[in-house]
Amino acid sequence: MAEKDAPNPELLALRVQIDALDRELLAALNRRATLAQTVGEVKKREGSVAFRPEREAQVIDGLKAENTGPLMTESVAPIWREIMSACRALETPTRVAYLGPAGTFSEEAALGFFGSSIVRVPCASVDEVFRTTTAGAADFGVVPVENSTEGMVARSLDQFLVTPLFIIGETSLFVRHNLLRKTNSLAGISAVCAHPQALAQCHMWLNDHLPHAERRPVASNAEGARLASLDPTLAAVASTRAGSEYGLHVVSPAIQDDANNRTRFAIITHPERHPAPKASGHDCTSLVVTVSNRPGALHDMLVPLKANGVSMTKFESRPARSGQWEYYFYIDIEGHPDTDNVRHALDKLRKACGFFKILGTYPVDVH
Ligand SMILES: O=C(O)C(=O)C[C@]1(C(=O)O)C=C[C@@H](O)C=C1
Repeated sequence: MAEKDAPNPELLALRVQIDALDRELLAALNRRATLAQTVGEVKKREGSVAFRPEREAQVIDGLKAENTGPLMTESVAPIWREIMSACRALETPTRVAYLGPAGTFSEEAALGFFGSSIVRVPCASVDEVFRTTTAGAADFGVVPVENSTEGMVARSLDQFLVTPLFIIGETSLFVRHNLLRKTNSLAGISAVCAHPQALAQCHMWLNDHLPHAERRPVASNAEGARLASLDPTLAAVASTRAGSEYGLHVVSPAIQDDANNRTRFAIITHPERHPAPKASGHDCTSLVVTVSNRPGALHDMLVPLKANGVSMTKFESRPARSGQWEYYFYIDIEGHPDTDNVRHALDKLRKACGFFKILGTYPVDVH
């Protein structure tokens, strides 16, 4: 309150310094933006694309390594993502498709990865994100691929088998679900509307607190929030952002069964419109393969990785739906095929597998 009555001279003097620094920062950011515009012109002349995920990852990694504080190192990535997003927008608009409407975790993931200077293309389903990106109505798509509680997002992974799209980046989010409603009470809820994954991630809480309410799967959590805003007997499971978007109360916060619930999203694009990212120095390669149904086939498939010193960070299987007990194996390995050991391992692996598709090589998520 002291500030209102008589401004503290020490505070005023400090704010004068902050104002001066902000002006210096603004001038420096404009110099950076001018350089990015020139980079954009050079790229246009040579017919290459504006977005370079490997370069953005290197910029952020480099600054994090140099940060001496007191700015927290976790603050570096979000600040520079926004700066590079604004600079990129001066080169060309970035159209990004994701599962909408406004307020979904997919939208949060899209903004977290590309920054907010993008053209948002919200889609009604994950399939539509794939279709929109394949058709070229969006330059990139953001799709959930894995959740720490529920495992693989089968719907997304299946699409990689039937579309030409490939992965150029990844980002992950802490997913905190909240019970949202028009009134601030748990009484008289007839149904809880949310995406099936969110209902599954809150299964135990719903059993304990709303055992008699119907669980109604809808296309997205934000769509559930929209429905709950129209009918006071409905509740939604969604983010606080979706809650504010639709004017709902947070009746119970953080109701997900796993406190560390995380979702990993893939950033996808079309190979005819975007090249694969070059090596950033800290990369991941995702692939999907099948092996023949004979003893030792799985072991033989893994030998080239070990022999070339390549680490595997994910190995998951999914039925191939051929009726033959065949499986697709989704594998993530560390490294980029530009490096000899990864290239040799992949060449050998390709020969050992019936079906072999590289889903993408991209910089590991930096945050
Ligand atoms: O270095 C480039 O290629 C740029 O276009 C500049 C810049 C940046 O702002 O730093 C912007 C967009 C790219 O995705 C990468 C980096």
